[in-house]
Amino acid sequence: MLSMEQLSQMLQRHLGLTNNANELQYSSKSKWIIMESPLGGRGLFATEDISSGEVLFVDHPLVYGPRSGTIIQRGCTVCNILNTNNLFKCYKCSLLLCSESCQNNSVHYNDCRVISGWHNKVPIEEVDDELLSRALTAIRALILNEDQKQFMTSLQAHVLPQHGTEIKDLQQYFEIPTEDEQFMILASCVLDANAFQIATSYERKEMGKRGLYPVSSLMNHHCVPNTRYNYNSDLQMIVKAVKPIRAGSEIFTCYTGLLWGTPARRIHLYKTKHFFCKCERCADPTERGTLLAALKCFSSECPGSLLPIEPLKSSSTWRCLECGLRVPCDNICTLQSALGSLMGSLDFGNVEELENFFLTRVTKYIPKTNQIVVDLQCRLIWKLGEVNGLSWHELSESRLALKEKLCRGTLRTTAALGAGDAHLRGLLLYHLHAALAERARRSPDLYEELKSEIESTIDQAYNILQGDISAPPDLELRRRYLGPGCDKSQEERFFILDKKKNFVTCTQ
Ligand SMILES: C[S@@+](CC[C@H](N)C(=O)[O-])C[C@H]1O[C@@H](n2cnc3c(N)ncnc32)[C@H](O)[C@@H]1O
Repeated sequence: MLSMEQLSQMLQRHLGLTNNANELQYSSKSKWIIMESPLGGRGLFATEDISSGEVLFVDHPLVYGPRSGTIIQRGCTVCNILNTNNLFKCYKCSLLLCSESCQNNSVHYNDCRVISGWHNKVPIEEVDDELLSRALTAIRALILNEDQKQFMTSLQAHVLPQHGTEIKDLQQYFEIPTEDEQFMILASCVLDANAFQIATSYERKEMGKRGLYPVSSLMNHHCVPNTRYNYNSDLQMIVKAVKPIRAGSEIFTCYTGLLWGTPARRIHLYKTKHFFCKCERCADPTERGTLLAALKCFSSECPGSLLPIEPLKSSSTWRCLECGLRVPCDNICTLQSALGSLMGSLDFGNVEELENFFLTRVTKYIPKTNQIVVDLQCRLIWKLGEVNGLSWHELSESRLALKEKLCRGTLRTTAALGAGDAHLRGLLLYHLHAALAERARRSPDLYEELKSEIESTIDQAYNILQGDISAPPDLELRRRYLGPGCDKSQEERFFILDKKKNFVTCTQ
């Protein structure tokens, strides 16, 4: 196990902040330091006052590859493209590839060298390619040098039977040297505890990737984090403050969805990261007044909402805020799992089905504040104006008004949580801007009235999302034409909305 000081040096070298192996001092560039966290284990702490939007650090992956979950979409193990027609198995190792150029790529050369070096117990073409994809990130850890392996294994790992199963399952296909197998199982435990899902380009369909970002992996979780992160096209992870961070404060990220209610966040954290969060948001039954976990009161005459009395206890009784009715935890769990199944039966690709479910069915059972409704709200926001058949020009007035209303409501929820300039806020502002701009395009007389909000929403969205590979491709163009300080005429400004598609194509 590395000491805190050795780990710090490794991290500094990993980031390229110091080349000198004997350099004990932090480079003056670091805005963070590793210390013991009051939450247990290590954490990152700010060494100076940080302002909102400031970059804390830029990390790059020690190792990356496909995600290990059992629900994996088949894709090329080099470029990650999902392409069911062109995919083929490498004749030496059985990894999935999409083209000759991916087969000749050095990434595949290294992967293939490791796997084809193992003696196969079945003909190679019979090896389960999905299992190989799921195990590939841990397999790639075998290629690291000794220093990097030591670095990797000094990160947190929860060595439990549910982690590393994808490596254990490889045994039916290969004879793997015990030392390699043990290392890969440990690597898998380290990845499960620390890896981040890597975002992909907007609208590009790719196999999900994860990466081990060593500095980022030292950030502990908070349900209202003080940072956000994004990725650039070089797989670098850029971590920025979403609100001012005082020197000496812990730097947090969020391991769950920001808009999930407390029971959902706590179960997820316990199952995947093996701890129960006890932050102020988790301890507050109303979650800062957002009521994200609330259910409708079981009394048919009462319009009130049920919430857990002691949210830090999973067995807590729930109580109605209005009439005081108490409901045992078991009844709540039954309702929650029924709601889960109902959601599981929805076709999220079908906007009409989503809209119908959102507008008429779901709020019969749960309050409008519940995370399920908020999740549906977001899904509708991302689609209205953006998908075929519901593009801006085809969108009815009522759907345009719905999009604007949903953006405003969800922005209010994120603000109530105190989420600062979170990535989600950037996306919501972008979509609100787009809805307002479309309204002004349809009724030019309204432009003067809407102008300042159109300008400020796109400007704020741009400041949050710029440089992010998953940002909408027309973000910068919209800011140039519809943001503050644009000297173009109103007609020209809206030309970008009329010709949006052509503009995006010719500026790419
Ligand atoms: C990515 S690591 C974070 C760094 C870790 N604390 C360390 O010492 O290396 C994730 C693990 O840290 C711990 N952790 C993170 N956030 C926590 C929190 N809010 N409360 C308790 N433990 C937490 C959990 O053990 C979790 O699985």
